[in-house]
Amino acid sequence: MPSDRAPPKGWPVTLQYLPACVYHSSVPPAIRSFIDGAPSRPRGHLHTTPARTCAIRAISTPSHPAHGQRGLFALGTIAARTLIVEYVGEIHCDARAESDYDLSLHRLADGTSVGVDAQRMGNEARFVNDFRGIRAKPNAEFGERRTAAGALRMGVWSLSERIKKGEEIVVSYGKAWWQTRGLSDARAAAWASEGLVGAR
Ligand SMILES: C[S@@+](CC[C@H](N)C(=O)[O-])C[C@H]1O[C@@H](n2cnc3c(N)ncnc32)[C@H](O)[C@@H]1O
Repeated sequence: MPSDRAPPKGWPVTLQYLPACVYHSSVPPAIRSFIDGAPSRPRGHLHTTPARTCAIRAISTPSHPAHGQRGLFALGTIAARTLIVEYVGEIHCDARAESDYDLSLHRLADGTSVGVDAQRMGNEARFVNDFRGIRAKPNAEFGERRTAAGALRMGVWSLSERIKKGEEIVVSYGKAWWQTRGLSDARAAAWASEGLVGAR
């Protein structure tokens, strides 16, 4: 059953909030079946998401590299190796090179890429920032899993240490993510000096 949860506090009015992933028309039926999981599996929990463990906050600290944007923060202590929030968005098979909110969900043997894009619609997970310039290292990562009902879904997971209440939840987008987006020279130099991104 789709969740009827209202958008969380801090959700921008200009974006569509999704409590669960939706399929874009670019996903063929056979790929939908693969993503949804085998029909023989119980499907009752297909759309359920964990209780809220994190909140969206506007970033008002001038020294924060995403100042003026939003970030994701722990509402309470989050245990190690725990699913913090499912990464909800449009599951698609078309190209989304312009999106900063698109994650690869699966690559099929024939080369077809299935992504989950939260640029136009999604949930709080779309606000997770990259650790660079915020913390010494990530405290979370993106990871896909099959839900209890067999559906393939992306999530934000804590790493080997617990996350304390109030901490910003940050992942690594990967060096390539930043390199393809053209860092400012100042940021590239600062990050290169810390070994975070190779100098361009
Ligand atoms: C997936 S969004 C993260 C949420 C974003 N802060 C927002 O409010 O929509 C990715 C964008 O966040 C910003 N961002 C994330 N991590 C950053 C970092 N470490 N330094 C600078 N900008 C960052 C960049 O503008 C990037 O394109």
